[in-house]
Amino acid sequence: MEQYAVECHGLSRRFGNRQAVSNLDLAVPRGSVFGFLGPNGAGKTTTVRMMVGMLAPTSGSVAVLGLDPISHGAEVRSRSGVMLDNVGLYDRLSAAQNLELAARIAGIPMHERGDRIKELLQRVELWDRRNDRISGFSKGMRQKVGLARALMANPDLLILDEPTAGLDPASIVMVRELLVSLAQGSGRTVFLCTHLLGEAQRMCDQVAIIQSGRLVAMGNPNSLGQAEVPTVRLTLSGGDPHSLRNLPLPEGTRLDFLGGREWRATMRQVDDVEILVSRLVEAQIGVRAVVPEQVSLEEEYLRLLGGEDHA
Ligand SMILES: Nc1ncnc2c1ncn2[C@@H]1O[C@H](COP(=O)(O)OP(=O)(O)OP(=O)(O)O)[C@@H](O)[C@H]1O
Repeated sequence: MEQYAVECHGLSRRFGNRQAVSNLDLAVPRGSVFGFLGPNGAGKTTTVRMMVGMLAPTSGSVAVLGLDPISHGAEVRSRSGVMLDNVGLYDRLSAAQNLELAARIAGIPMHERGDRIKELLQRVELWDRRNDRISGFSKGMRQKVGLARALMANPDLLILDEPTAGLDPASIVMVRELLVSLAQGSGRTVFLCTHLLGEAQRMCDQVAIIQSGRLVAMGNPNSLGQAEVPTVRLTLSGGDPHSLRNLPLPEGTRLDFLGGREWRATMRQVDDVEILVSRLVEAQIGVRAVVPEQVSLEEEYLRLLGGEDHA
């Protein structure tokens, strides 16, 4: 069995003069929750469309569950559950009828369909609305039915575009827990595009950030860039802590005053921490504590993208 659920090598797609995806290398481990992040127009949907065989690459390759999605489109689609931004449900049918249709397409035997539909609608907390038409559903409720439909065939890979868009906070928690539990221990992979960086940090094992079609970073969301951008929280004692700003600090050091005697220093490289501390000592500013700080995914994302996009 292949190690990666999705593997892209030099994947590129051009529309006229516009390079939507450029030389993208991605490796999405099986059994992981993988977040695909990037500002509007970064190339996320174009990549997903190539993953599901809706669009051919201009150059490079993509393998999904070890298969080429263009030449093995039917198999890729039968083993993947997909929910794109336009959820694509039939408005005039009820939630249960939409799922009945999906069950039929997925080849689920007739005698198993009722139980499967019930299980899925209960999971997304819409069982009591099963007979209502989708036309009367809110955006969040549609998202939930779309998610239930994507899960219908018990897919090896779930590809979801903004699965929590439009959901209320309690439903976001429900969907997050559902997705994490789906991946845990099952070998099933969840690939999700999202703008919600806090959500990505909570639920993803790995994230990739793209900008203008290019991969900017890939790794664990809790440690992405951590080694490259040391951030420390300083607790100072004695001297005038505000004279810190007048010291000859290593180039590129950013200081944020946090109140009291607390400062946050963000530096370009790990060695700069030592230089910072020795400058403080030379200036006779007491240093009570230097504690490495975790950089949030949002901070790292904004640093990498130069503050271009705010989630
Ligand atoms: N069918 C198309 N024809 C022409 N240009 C396209 C087409 N599809 C996408 N593009 C362009 O490719 C670029 C990437 O678009 P894409 O939809 O992949 O971005 P995205 O990361 O999914 O954005 P968003 O977060 O806003 O959904 C954009 O500049 C877009 O205008």
